[in-house]
Amino acid sequence: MLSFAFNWTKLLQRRQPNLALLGFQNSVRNYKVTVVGASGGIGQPLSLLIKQNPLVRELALHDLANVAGVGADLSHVSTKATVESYAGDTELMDALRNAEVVVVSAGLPRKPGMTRDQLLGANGSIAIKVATAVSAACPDALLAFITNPLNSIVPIASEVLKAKKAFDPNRLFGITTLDLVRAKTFIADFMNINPQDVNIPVIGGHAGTTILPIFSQCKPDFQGRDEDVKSLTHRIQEAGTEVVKAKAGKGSATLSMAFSAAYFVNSLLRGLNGDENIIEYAYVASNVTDVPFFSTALLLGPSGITKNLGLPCLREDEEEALEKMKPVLMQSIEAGIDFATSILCEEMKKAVAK
Ligand SMILES: NC(=O)c1ccc[n+]([C@@H]2O[C@H](COP(=O)([O-])OP(=O)(O)OC[C@H]3O[C@@H](n4cnc5c(N)ncnc54)[C@H](O)[C@@H]3O)[C@@H](O)[C@H]2O)c1
Ligand SMILES: O=C(O)C[C@H](O)C(=O)O
Repeated sequence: MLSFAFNWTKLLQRRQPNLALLGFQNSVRNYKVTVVGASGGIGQPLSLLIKQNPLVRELALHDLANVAGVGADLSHVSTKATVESYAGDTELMDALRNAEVVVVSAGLPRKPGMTRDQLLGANGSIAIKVATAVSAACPDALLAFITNPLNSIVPIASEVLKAKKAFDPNRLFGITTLDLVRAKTFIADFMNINPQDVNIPVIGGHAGTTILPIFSQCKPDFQGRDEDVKSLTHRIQEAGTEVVKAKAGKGSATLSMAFSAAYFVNSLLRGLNGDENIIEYAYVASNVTDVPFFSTALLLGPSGITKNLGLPCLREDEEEALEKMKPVLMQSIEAGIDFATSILCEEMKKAVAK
């Protein structure tokens, strides 16, 4: 779980027990991955990282514009994945057809002073478009969103997939890996150790206080005072805003997000490939708490989520933080569901009127 050194050679050399049973001894399967939003700030470095993944057979890049150039550039990288570019709404279905994993970074980023929730109007429509196309072109794909406001976008996509009779809660994800990456980095910095040696659960959602790092379960044990836990928790919760401010109107986190999403996509692919003990945190449909979407540790496998591993043990202050965050998270979930319902109703009215 979350050891962030990509060791592709080791991955390739690894014996694949499940595949061996199928007669594919010492080989790995190869997958098609589609990146929607591929020419954006996250999309480009993410596509470069995915292009280097030996589990990828085909990398489909989709964006509204400027994607042919990104595709031509990336296609010269000497790794086995082939690259295809698709531009505009009319080519979205082609980009998605036969994809096993779809990762979506399409959408506006925040500007200084904005909350993620303020992106709902613009980015909610994109989530509806992509989820609709996925339901028709590749309903069995694992669909992973990066687009904000993540706390609302995943509920929106789930409403669309339900309406299209293509919802499988084990195949829909909101990528929260960046929160874990940041937690590891900031804690390692504080304790003067290697970030790769830090493991800490980060649960909930992906905005402000809904991002809840569980210091009581930090490994190695967190060495600091209560004030340090408070200030590091605040920094992890507000790290996105730290980057938005530093970029001063030129977008939000892109490189650390690409790193995090590439890591998450690799874990999805390893799960599909039959690798064992693949555990990642992600924001998914959940009955772990009374909030219907929540991020906890997930065991990944050949059909997406094999098992939700539930809440970690919580200290009293962490229990309190969880209770406080639930209504905040619930508000964003309801906003997403309302948004999706109103658009879906409009669509149905139009279809009836035709
Ligand atoms: N989950 C997280 O932890 C996390 C972290 C960072 C950023 N984000 C979010 O990721 C999103 C993208 O950020 P970015 O910095 O890459 O933004 P960006 O503006 O640089 O790129 C977005 C890309 O999406 C494309 N796009 C817009 N509508 C599209 C559509 N209908 N179909 C296909 N492509 C479309 C744009 O053309 C652009 O290339 C934002 O919503 C941001 O808030 C999430
Ligand atoms: O903060 C943002 O708007 C982008 C992203 O959600 C982040 O956490 O960096």
